[in-house]
Amino acid sequence: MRTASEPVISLRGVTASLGARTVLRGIDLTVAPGEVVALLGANGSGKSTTVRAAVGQVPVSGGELALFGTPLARFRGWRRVGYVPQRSTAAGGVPATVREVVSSGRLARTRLRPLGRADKAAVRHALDVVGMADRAGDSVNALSGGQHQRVLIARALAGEPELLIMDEPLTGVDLASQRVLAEALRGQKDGGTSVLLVLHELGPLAPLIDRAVVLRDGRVERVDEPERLHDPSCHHPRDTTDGAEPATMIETGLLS
Ligand SMILES: Nc1ncnc2c1ncn2[C@@H]1O[C@H](COP(=O)(O)OP(=O)(O)OP(=O)(O)O)[C@@H](O)[C@H]1O
Repeated sequence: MRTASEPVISLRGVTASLGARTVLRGIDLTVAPGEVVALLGANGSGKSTTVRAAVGQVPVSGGELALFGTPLARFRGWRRVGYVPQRSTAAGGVPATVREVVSSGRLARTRLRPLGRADKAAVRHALDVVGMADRAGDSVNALSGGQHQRVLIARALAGEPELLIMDEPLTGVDLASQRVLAEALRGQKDGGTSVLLVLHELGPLAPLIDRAVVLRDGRVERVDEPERLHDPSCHHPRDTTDGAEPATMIETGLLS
C-alpha cells in the first residue's frame, strides 16, 4: 500500500562519522508509508550506521533526517517505531524471560504503567507470530541465537509499530525461521506497516520488498527493484545484446 503522502523515513545528504572515520558520505534514502525497503551493500558500506542514525543512535554531522515528517532532533513519536538491532549488539546476559523481553516492547506505550489487557494481547500475538509462544516462560539465556533473534523481532512487533527497522534479521537464522520472519513481515506489510531492513541476501523476503537501496562506501550506489537484482542478465554485462545500460552485479562478499 503506497500513498503519495510524506515519507516515514527521509534522509537527505546525511553524513556521519564514527571516531575519526567518515562513515556516511551523503546518504539519500526515503521510505514511503507502507513501503518495504531493503538496504544492501558490502560489509562496511554503512548500512548499520544508516539505520542507527535513523533511530538516533549515531549522531548525524550533516544533511537532513526526518521521521514521519519531523526532524529527528524534535521527533518524540518513538512508540510508532520498532527497531531490531544487529544481533551481536543485543545478545543475551539479561536475566529475563522471553515474555518479559517481548513485553518491554510495550514500554513506550505503557510508560511504566502495568500492562493492560491490550498490552498482554499484543505481547501474546507477537510471540505467536514468531513461533515462540511455547517458550514464553523460559529465560532468554536458554535460547539459541536464532530463537533470540525471533524474540527481538517479537519485542519490536509487540509495540505495534507503524515503522519497523530491522538490522540483518536473517543473519544466523535457519531457513525455517527465515520463513517465519517472512510470514511475520507479510502480516506487517498487509497491515500497512512501513519497513526498512538491512540485508545481505533477500532470501525468502524477496517477494515482500518494494525497493532495494544499495550502499557503497557510505553513499547510495543504486536503487533497484529486487527482481532486477535476481536477474542473471544483470550479472553478466557482456551478455546483453539490446544495448541497454547493464546493471552492476551486487557483491556483498557473502554469496560466493
Ligand atoms: N565504533 C566505530 N568506530 C569507528 N568506525 C566504525 C565504528 N563502527 C563501525 N565503524 C566503521 O564504519 C563503517 C561502516 O560500518 P557499518 O557497520 O555501518 O557497515 P555495514 O554496511 O552495516 O557492514 P556489515 O555488513 O559488516 O554489517 C565500517 O568501515 C566500520 O569499520
